[in-house]
Amino acid sequence: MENYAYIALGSNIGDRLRYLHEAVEKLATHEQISVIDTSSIYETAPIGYVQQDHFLNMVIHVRTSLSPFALLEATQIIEEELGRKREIRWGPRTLDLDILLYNHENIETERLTIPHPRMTERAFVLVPLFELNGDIYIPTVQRCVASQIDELPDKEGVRLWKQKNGGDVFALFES
Ligand SMILES: Nc1ncnc2c1ncn2[C@@H]1O[C@H](COP(=O)(O)OP(=O)(O)OP(=O)(O)O)[C@@H](O)[C@H]1O
Ligand SMILES: Nc1nc2c(c(=O)[nH]1)N=C(CO)CN2
Repeated sequence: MENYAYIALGSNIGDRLRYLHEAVEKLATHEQISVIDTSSIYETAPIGYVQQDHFLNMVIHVRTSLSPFALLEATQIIEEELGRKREIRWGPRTLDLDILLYNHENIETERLTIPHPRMTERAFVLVPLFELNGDIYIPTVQRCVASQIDELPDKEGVRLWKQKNGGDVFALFES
C-alpha cells in the first residue's frame, strides 16, 4: 500500500548542505521510501533558546510503504548515521528530520505525533511546505498551509538560500 508523507529537514552545524544532501540520498535509496519532490533550501534564523547559528531548512515529499512508526525509525537511524548527538533538546544539530504529515492521519503518542505538533507555528517549515503544495490541509488548525502562513509573525526569518530548479531532486545539491 502506498503512503505519502512530508518530512522537514534542518541542519545548523558544520557542512549543513552536505548533511541535507546525505539525508535526502539516504531516504531516496531506502528500499521502502522514494523521494517524489523537494522544496528549495532556505536559510533560517534559529527559533527557540540555545541555538546560535542559522539553519538550512527544507521539506521533502516522499512515497513509502513504511508505517508511520517505521518511517520515524528510519529517519532516526539516518539522524544517528549523520552524527546527530542528542545532548539537549533544541540544541544545535547536524541533522533533524521531523515527520510533518503522513497521509491524512492523526497520531498522538509519546513517541510520535502527526501532524507534527509545532509545524503550524514554524515559518521554517511552512514556507518550504507551501512551495511544495500550499493547499495541504492541516487539521490541527483547520486551515491550509497557505492561509496558516499568513498567521505567522516571523516569516522574515526565512530566506531563500538555494532555489530548486526543475525536476531533478539532486540538482539542488550540486555546488
Ligand atoms: N512527527 C514527529 N517527527 C519526528 N519526531 C517526533 C515526531 N513526533 C514525536 N517525535 C518524537 O520527538 C522526539 C524528540 O525529537 P527531537 O529531539 O528531534 O526534537 P526536535 O526536532 O529537536 O524538536 P521539535 O520536535 O520541536 O522539532 C523523538 O525522539 C521522537 O520520538
Ligand atoms: N530555524 C530553525 N529553528 C529551529 C529548528 C530548525 O530546523 N530551524 N529546529 C528546532 C528543533 O527541531 C528548533 N529551532
